[in-house]
Amino acid sequence: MTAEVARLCKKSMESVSLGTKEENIQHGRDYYKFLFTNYPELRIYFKGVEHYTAEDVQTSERFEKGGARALLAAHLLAETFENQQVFKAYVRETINHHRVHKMDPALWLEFFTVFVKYLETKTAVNEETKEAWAEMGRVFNAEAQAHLKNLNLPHV
Ligand code: HEM
Repeated sequence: MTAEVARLCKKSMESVSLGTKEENIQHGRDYYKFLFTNYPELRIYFKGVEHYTAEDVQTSERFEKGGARALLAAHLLAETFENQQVFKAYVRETINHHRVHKMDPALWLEFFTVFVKYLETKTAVNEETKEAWAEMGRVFNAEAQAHLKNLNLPHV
């Protein structure tokens, strides 16, 4: 089960490969362009650039770097899922990094729907693969909410 979820998620991540070529960097920019266009309500968390349009994201160095980091993070989720100890530690680390952004805790689960929709702009994502990402999201979210609770922070 865990291995199958990892396999499907990793396979779908092949459409957004990492690297130094222009096409790799564009995948990262495209993630934030997708987010800012389709989920404008999430822009409030990006301080100083809340008003950015997709065109602004395209030419922004902040989002060029941020996009690469965000995609690397998504790859790491898929790559570590088979080792639950590492995966869950990485979830907690991600929560720690985001603490400063004071995000609505419901977003941790929602992220996985958003991310699959982004992937669908790059490749065909079948139902089985969508379910794999949903399952990863449930494991991520359970660990995230437990960690937020431990930190006495808002959780759902
Ligand atoms: C809807 C859910 C999420 C929101 C609203 C969100 C929001 C943010 C914000 C506001 C930043 C700072 C970027 C900047 O101001 O330029 C950021 C950075 C980052 N996010 Fe997220 N994030 C979400 C989910 C995730 C998830 C699930 C991961 C991991 C898989 C992740 C990984 C990162 C990384 C690696 C960075 C850059 C470095 C860092 O601050 O750790 N994010 N995110």
